[in-house]
Amino acid sequence: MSAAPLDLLLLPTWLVPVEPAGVVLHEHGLGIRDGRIALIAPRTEALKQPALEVRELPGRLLAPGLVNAHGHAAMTLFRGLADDLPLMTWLQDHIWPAESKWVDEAFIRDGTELAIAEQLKGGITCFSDMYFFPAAASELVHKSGIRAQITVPVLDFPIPGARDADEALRKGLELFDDLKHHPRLTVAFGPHAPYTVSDDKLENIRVLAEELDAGIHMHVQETAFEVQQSLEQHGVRPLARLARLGLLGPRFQAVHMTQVDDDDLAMLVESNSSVIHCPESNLKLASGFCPVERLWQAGVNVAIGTDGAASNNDLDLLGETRTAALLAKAVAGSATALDAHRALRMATLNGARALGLDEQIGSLEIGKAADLVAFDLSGLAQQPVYDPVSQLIYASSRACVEHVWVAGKTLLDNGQLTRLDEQRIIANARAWGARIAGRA
Ligand SMILES: CSC[C@H]1O[C@@H](n2cnc3c(O)ncnc32)[C@H](O)[C@@H]1O
Ligand SMILES: [Zn+2]
Repeated sequence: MSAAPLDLLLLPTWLVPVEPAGVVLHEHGLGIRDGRIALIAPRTEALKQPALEVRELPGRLLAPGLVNAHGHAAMTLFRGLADDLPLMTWLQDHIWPAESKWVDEAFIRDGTELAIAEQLKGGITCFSDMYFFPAAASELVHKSGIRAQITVPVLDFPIPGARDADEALRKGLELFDDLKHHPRLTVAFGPHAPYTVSDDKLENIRVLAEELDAGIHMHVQETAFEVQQSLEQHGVRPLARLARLGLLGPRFQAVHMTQVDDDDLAMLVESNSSVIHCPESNLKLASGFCPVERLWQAGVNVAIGTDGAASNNDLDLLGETRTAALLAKAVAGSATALDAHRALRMATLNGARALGLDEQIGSLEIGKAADLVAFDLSGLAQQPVYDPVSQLIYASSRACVEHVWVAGKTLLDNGQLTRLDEQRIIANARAWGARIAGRA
């Protein structure tokens, strides 16, 4: 019995599978059936397969969709609200007061939709969200067709949507239950940071995460001040405290890690934890520099995230990856640090691995979900093309993102969102901006 026809056959000039590492396939086709990658073959072979639709992509590079491994989606509505400030002033004097005044379910819906639209237009097919009202954010993920890890926010103090940590966890457990069979949504725990979550709550989270085999996503060692404060209050560095509480492990996602000493490195390696690097947020808040090359060479899985739009100020993962590649060289004092191919791997497969999704997404392999992005490398400023991955990382912007598919569904077609109304999203964001700025 012959196989059913492909739903879609894509014929790009370059196909970058990411796994195996460093490979660029010229003039190959990728076939999709039932939302999964069903075929990767030289163009002439691929064209022999019956397909319901064939799409020529000349001058385009087809790659796995980008994975934004850390962000606060609805903070798009606070973009530019408090710039040019150090982390704790930014957070305590500006962002937390604004959040307690403005963040409700409607804010989360409009801000998350704006974030999803911006991310899809930038080639992101999967993002991690650490923000309030996670059930409302999940609804937008469901509706838009994108893929996401939604985290359950936990802090020692009241937050929008939960009077205390117990209520946040109770609602979070309901979300785990509601979404346990969802094809594109996973839920993880999101304790904010070692300085805002006490030991008893972290212990609770460890037990629940073990029971549910769930990820734990947390800001860790974002600044030298945080490390100093932990030494004074707990007698150990934050990561050592988390290790003592049993939180580290393959499902632990340590966001930022600008401070890494030899003991921290050994703990990350031994526990097989992931680090999520957010270079532009770290630069803008002057938080410090994550030693990406040192972590990578030691065998730590390093992924990349934009952080929220209030500290970046965009959700542009391609731009973030370029910043990471350049910064890694300066930090390591070596021009060979984080080369373009490894930078792309960090933005795809490593992100998938950090979120526990590397069996499903992150590379172009038969059987994986068809989460893909086609970049247009035919522009003037990208010529000539010697190495398309180098051109993508060092000479392209997110404006070259042309098409995006998630689980085989077209979510961006010729730069146009297929399921979201861009003009309505812009109008909603403007209305929030006017309200927050006191003009409405
Ligand atoms: C439940 S976590 C959401 C919480 O985190 C705040 N936040 C955003 N960016 C950062 C950052 O870089 N470090 C620490 N905290 C951050 C956000 O405003 C929410 O209050
Ligand atoms: Zn963050």
